[in-house]
Amino acid sequence: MLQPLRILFRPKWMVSRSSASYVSRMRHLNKIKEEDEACRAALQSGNIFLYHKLAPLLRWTDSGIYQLPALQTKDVEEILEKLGGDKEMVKESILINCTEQNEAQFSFDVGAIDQAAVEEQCRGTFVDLRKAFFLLRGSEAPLVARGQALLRWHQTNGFCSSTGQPTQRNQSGSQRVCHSSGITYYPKMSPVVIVLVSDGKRCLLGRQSTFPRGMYSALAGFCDIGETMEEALRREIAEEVGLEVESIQYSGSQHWPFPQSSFMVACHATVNPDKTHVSVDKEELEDAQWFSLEEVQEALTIKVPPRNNKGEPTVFWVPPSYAIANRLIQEWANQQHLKS
Ligand SMILES: NC(=O)C1=CN([C@@H]2O[C@H](COP(=O)(O)OP(=O)(O)OC[C@H]3O[C@@H](n4cnc5c(N)ncnc54)[C@H](O)[C@@H]3O)[C@@H](O)[C@H]2O)C=CC1
Ligand SMILES: [Mg+2]
Repeated sequence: MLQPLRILFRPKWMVSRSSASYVSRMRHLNKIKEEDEACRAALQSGNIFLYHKLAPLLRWTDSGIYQLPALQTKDVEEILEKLGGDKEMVKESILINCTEQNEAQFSFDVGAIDQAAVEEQCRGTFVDLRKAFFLLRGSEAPLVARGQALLRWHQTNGFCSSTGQPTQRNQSGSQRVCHSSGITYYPKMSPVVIVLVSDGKRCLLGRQSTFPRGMYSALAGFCDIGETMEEALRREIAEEVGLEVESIQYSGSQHWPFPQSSFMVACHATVNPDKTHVSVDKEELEDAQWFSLEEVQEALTIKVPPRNNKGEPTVFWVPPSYAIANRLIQEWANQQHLKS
């Protein structure tokens, strides 16, 4: 039988923010998301994060870390004019969030404007998102991913899939409408379950042939339409490794921008310790193996795996801390530690 879901941890945001300021911020954000006039006003005093062909602009700071530079709207207008663009383009910025001080945050792709010239003007570098996600700290990594996900969605949803007519966005970019069919389109995410299976002593990790050498992760799969999360999880484990899950515990969730927006729901699951024979579906996975606590603890200490002369990692390692798979593995190791 499946166990009822149980929250295993209290995320920081649940305890650290005062509810009054959080409520007012969320209401402010919702207003500028829904009301075009309010959003235009917010853009005038807001912060803009720049992208070039969906690669975010990062800046190396004096304190020796990469940062996501927040530009003022008038600065972006100036840069656009200076580099031969139209300053009105800034109105295409997309709302992504707002700061603790209620300043709206937007993402904007400079498009055809020369990359090197923008980099020089902004004293930064456009970096591929996979790299940027790794280089940024704290809340900047999910923020930059969200900004890119929204820009990508707008770039690929310019036409109605029913009529073929152009769709029009609202000012914040929270939706697009086809005025011919009346269909409203909203940014889309694909729900994915990611699960760390345990037999009580070991945990099961797998790898796809596209993963970097030596890296094993928790098993994951897209939910099918009409499935519950629990059904998707049980099906994926049965399909990919031929095991039947006995219990499930919810752990947390994450927006994952690669290759496109997925909504990752992370869980722990157990199997009967007498039924642990793994039969890998080679279409889906290159390999899946049971790992001991000692092996997992060792892998968790590896920040950058050692590499051979072809640049390939030479040891067993697990996804980095920004991936929710890492948190599942860390949580499992902590629990095993408490048991022993
Ligand atoms: N954040 C994290 O820690 C981790 C994230 N992931 C992510 O989880 C996702 C799913 O994992 P997989 O094992 O690849 O899934 P999967 O086991 O469902 O296999 C992928 C296949 O599912 C099909 N599919 C069904 N719906 C799809 C959709 N909406 N989008 C794309 N393909 C769809 C496609 O045929 C695709 O080849 C991947 O995008 C991966 O990047 C995976 C491991 C760790
Ligand atoms: Mg999978």
